[in-house]
Amino acid sequence: MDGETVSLETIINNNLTGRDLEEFNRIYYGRRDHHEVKLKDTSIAAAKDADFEIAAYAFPAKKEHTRPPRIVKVGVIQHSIAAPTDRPVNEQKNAILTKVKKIIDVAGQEGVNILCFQELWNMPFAFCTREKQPWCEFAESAEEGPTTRFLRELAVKYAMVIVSSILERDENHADILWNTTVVISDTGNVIGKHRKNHIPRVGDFNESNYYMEGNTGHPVFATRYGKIAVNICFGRHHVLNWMMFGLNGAEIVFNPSATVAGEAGSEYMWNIEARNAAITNCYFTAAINRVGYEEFPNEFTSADGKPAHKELGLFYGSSYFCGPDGVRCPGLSRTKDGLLIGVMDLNMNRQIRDRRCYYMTQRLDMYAESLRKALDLDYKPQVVHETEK
Ligand SMILES: NC(=O)NCCC(=O)O
Repeated sequence: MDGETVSLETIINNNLTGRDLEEFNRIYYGRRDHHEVKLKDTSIAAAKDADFEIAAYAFPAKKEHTRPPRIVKVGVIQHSIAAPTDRPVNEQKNAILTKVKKIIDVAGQEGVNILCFQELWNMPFAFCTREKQPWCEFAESAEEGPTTRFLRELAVKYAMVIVSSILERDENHADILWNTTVVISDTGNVIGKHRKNHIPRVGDFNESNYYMEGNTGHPVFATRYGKIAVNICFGRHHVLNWMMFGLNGAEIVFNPSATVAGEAGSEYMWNIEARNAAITNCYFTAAINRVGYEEFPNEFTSADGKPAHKELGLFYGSSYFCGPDGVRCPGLSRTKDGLLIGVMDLNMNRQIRDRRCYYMTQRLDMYAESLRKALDLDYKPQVVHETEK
């Protein structure tokens, strides 16, 4: 990936200094400095050794009289695939698990409480090809599959909740596939799973050839460290999807994604959507995207008259956290594997709700009524025309 822009932050830091940089940070990120958290020397050394980026930032809340702080260490991992896509399925999957295990170990040693991966982290994002073989063979049981079993052990070892997005094969329902995120408790049990609600039909994102829209609603998982939810990739364009997780009490919403720099993936929206969701719903968000180019054995077309090609484009990483106050941290690189840690005081959610009153001023009754009307077959949009005098 020589020649690719490393990150927005690199551009800023290479070009701004002193007061200009502080002012940029204040206006763009929401605070003058990034509240960097010191990492262990061993973590920095391990990251260098395994060639991944590591960074940590704090999101403190105000001290309260009646509640102690609720500090949670949240980690997200972004990464590229680890073997060529023409290798046998299990070889590709194991190569990813082996590579990512080194990052999970560092997260564990840093005391991360909740760890989330990118969308379908244990496989290439092969849905652009529209081929069923061998890609459907990456699917596994959410509860008992090899990836979940691998993670259950690590969850117990590090007392860590793990949020793992996989291609699910539902053996109890005629073997059908789903885009599913599994939430594994620090006890090693599967707390539950959520299936992707919004399936893209844009550019090379041909996922609708493989699985349907999810049937699990908007679950919030009550973990030992806080209430969490998962808005899977394309769901980040759907504000009501974000809203429902908030109404169900989520304190942190993860957005595991696989998205590229071109028109279909819309990199310029990336920095806005999970951030806006954090602001309007007064919860923490974590946006996680894969990195690298993934070349497939056979050419495919995008049905746009352009030449057939073998890759989707650059998965641009840039994973980041945003707090309910709208303050975000710098993103990870666009091109490199990475571990991002956020030290979050979950008390901030209620503090921001009290201050900004977005929930109190919400007009759910009005919207429910309007939505009900909009669904009627004989719906007339509420458009007011000028009348002739
Ligand atoms: N994986 C996925 O849903 N990608 C869709 C493209 C995007 O909107 O980011």
